[in-house]
Amino acid sequence: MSILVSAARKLFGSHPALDDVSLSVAEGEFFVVLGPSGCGKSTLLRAIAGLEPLDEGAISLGGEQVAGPGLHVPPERRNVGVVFQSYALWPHMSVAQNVAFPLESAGASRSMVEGRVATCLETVELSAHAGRKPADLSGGQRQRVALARCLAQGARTVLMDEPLANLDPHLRAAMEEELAAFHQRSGATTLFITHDQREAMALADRMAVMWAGRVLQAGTPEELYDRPCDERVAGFIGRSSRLNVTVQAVRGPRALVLLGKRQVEVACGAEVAAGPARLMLRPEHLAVAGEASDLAGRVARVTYRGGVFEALVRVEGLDAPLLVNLPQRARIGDTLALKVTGGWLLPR
Ligand SMILES: Nc1ncnc2c1ncn2[C@@H]1O[C@H](COP(=O)(O)OP(=O)(O)OP(=O)(O)O)[C@@H](O)[C@H]1O
Repeated sequence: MSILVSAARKLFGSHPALDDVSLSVAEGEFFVVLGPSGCGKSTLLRAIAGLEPLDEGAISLGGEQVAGPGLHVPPERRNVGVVFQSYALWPHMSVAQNVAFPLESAGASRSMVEGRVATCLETVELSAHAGRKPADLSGGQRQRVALARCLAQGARTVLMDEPLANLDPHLRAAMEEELAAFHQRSGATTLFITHDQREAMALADRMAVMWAGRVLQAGTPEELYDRPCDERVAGFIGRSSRLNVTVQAVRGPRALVLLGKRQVEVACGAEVAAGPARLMLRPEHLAVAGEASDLAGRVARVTYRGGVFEALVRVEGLDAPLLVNLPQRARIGDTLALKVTGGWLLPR
């Protein structure tokens, strides 16, 4: 089911956990909400699930309004499955009983429950562990039980609140693959919450960055990475330097800017005008120049990032160091001549 959140507001005391949040998730989409701790991600998910009434605004699921002025459809009538970070499994029940529980509570027949549980455990490849207790499973397997339970409910919308946060990095990567496969098989609209930008980029069809109860920007991972709407989004997604520049001329989607002493051409949005501005340069926007360059600086730090060495280069006259990818390790203090091959002028 599609999800539509319109101008949602939720106050805890005087603190707005949701401050005019609007977003729309298309049927079948994998949508990730990314943001720092405390920005309101869980509150948004709980409001969609029906666990948190809104103060203002509205929510529709599959075109049907479930929250709005004077309206609060309870969670059990929203046909939404929720997977929490803790997985919320019953410790005294077996894997199969955990998966069966919501179906049994809804009054399904025994044969229907058995068939459904078997199919769902097969989907998450846990049939062999149906009789085990959650305590006897790995973190990843517990996660899969929680997914199977969601699937068994027949939820066409699945909400996931940092479900991979407790896993070690290796298992996390494996579970990302599983989640993507689960999403493809089930076709369920998925809203996934995380504070990990790498995870968000890996999983999302589309994503939103939240900050202090607001959505700063929503779009595909490429849109947010290539054309962040402001410095907070640029700083939160991927690696970049942000620098003071002066815009000299704007020609359609490109601008000529003065970076230190050098004039460079970079990409920009429609609202950019001549004058002072902030430029985002990602490591891939810079290269080592073959000849002398008036953009030269000293290497202050080198970090190996698997396949490339990322150097932090301080250039005189620039207000922040530049991040550059190098094929070989450089030495601290080396002088590097650089050229700019791309960049994005941050909208004001
Ligand atoms: N029941 C509550 N009572 C009072 N304040 C709350 C309550 N739930 C959340 N908050 C506050 O609302 C804000 C948003 O909380 P929320 O849990 O939605 O953030 P989050 O982005 O999910 O954070 P995290 O990533 O740390 O889980 C925080 O400042 C939090 O302290």
